[in-house]
Amino acid sequence: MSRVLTSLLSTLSFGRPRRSFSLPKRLVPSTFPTMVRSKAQPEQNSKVLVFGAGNFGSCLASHLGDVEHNVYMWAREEKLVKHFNKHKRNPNYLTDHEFPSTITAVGPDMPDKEFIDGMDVLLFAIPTQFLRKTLKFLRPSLDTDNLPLLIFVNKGIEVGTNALTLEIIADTCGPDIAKAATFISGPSFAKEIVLRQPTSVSVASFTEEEAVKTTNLFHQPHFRCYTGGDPIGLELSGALKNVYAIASGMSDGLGYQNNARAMIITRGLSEMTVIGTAYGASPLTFLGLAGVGDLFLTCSSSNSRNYTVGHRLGQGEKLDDILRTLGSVAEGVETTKGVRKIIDELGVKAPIANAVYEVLFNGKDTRDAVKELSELPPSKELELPPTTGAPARRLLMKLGQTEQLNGQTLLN
Ligand SMILES: NC(=O)c1ccc[n+]([C@@H]2O[C@H](COP(=O)([O-])OP(=O)(O)OC[C@H]3O[C@@H](n4cnc5c(N)ncnc54)[C@H](O)[C@@H]3O)[C@@H](O)[C@H]2O)c1
Ligand SMILES: O=P(O)(O)OC[C@H](O)CO
Repeated sequence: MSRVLTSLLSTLSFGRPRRSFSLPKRLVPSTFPTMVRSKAQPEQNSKVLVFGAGNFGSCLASHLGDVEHNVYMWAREEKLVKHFNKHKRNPNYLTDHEFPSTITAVGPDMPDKEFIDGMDVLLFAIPTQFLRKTLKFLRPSLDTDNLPLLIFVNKGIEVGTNALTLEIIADTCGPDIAKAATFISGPSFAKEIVLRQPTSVSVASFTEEEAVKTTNLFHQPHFRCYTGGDPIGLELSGALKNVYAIASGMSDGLGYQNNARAMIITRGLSEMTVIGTAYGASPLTFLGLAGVGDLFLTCSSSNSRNYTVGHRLGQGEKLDDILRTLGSVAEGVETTKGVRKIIDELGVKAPIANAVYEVLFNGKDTRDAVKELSELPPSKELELPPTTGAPARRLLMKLGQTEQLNGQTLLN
């Protein structure tokens, strides 16, 4: 799309973004007085380093560069770095978009400690499966007395460990840094955000002050942020919705129509809520932007890579061929492995997620998977399991949050 059309669209919707958008200070609590805090209130002219120059990393770099933060975007590809700095365009992703001049691409070497020390914000927009390696490398450069605001936007579960990002951060950087980390999730296609189309996301952290800082950094009339305190539920929402987006795409690809898609969205929400509750998250989190909001978006749009994987499977393509030609990550594929393990460990019923696993990794025919699902006996529409919360309990122990283990509800 041309630059002229892009700016016309943005004027039609919300005009120029505001340079800073602070929330009232009374929203800033001091929940955990001994916890690590990031160093600054990153409202104006912050130095932001974005890891990942794919669709979402570039899009968020553009969003922040638009309001004149000094944005650095790390890419693994030397060619991309050179091309970006010369033309202010990403040659591989969002190729029609002209980026603000406030963004500089860096890489392919990882930034050194001196560079990291100078940053107010580190924003991680790389797929979940590569996060552990990146954080391990970065850990020696992170100083808890001079900590940048840490923001994570990936939506997945790590293969092998079944870990959420919170746990990956705790393993690699320690519990204090994990508790200060912030997570953004919600219905947010990169290609719409760069057009300044109205978008809303959830922002969660165990340290509310950090979530509020993240909200202040990102919030714009066209990009509304809603703050919450259940990062585990938010992360599970983002990871799980990708699995149901694959199921929805599969159903559409097989030729089933609107009733079937609505069934998958609604039964998917029910499964997500059951899994999340048994895991130890708040069931209410799944009713938010990161849950039903993103589920609805990705289950009903061919702009979703996860939906596209499902759709192509439904039309008879092989998974390997789809992944080889997709050109971008569909987190739901690898995440389905972790989801299957979590479902088994929790002993909950999640037949749609199980069917997606069987099609992706056990060679089950998509039509057979649908037939088996449709032949299941009737059941109650929603039966929430008791909040045993074993996985969340283990994670909270790792974070040293033992004071939260005595309550009936682990997370709020
Ligand atoms: N695209 C969206 O609209 C969107 C929206 C919200 C969240 N997300 C999430 O953001 C994350 C990134 O998605 P994306 O859309 O930018 O994906 P993408 O496929 O467009 O880009 C992936 C990026 O990760 C980098 N990468 C690949 N392998 C790597 C490795 N081994 N180490 C470090 N970096 C590596 C790639 O170079 C690229 O910059 C995913 O978890 C996705 O679910 C995406
Ligand atoms: O393209 P998908 O399926 O990875 O979806 C992108 C985002 O998660 C939408 O919120």
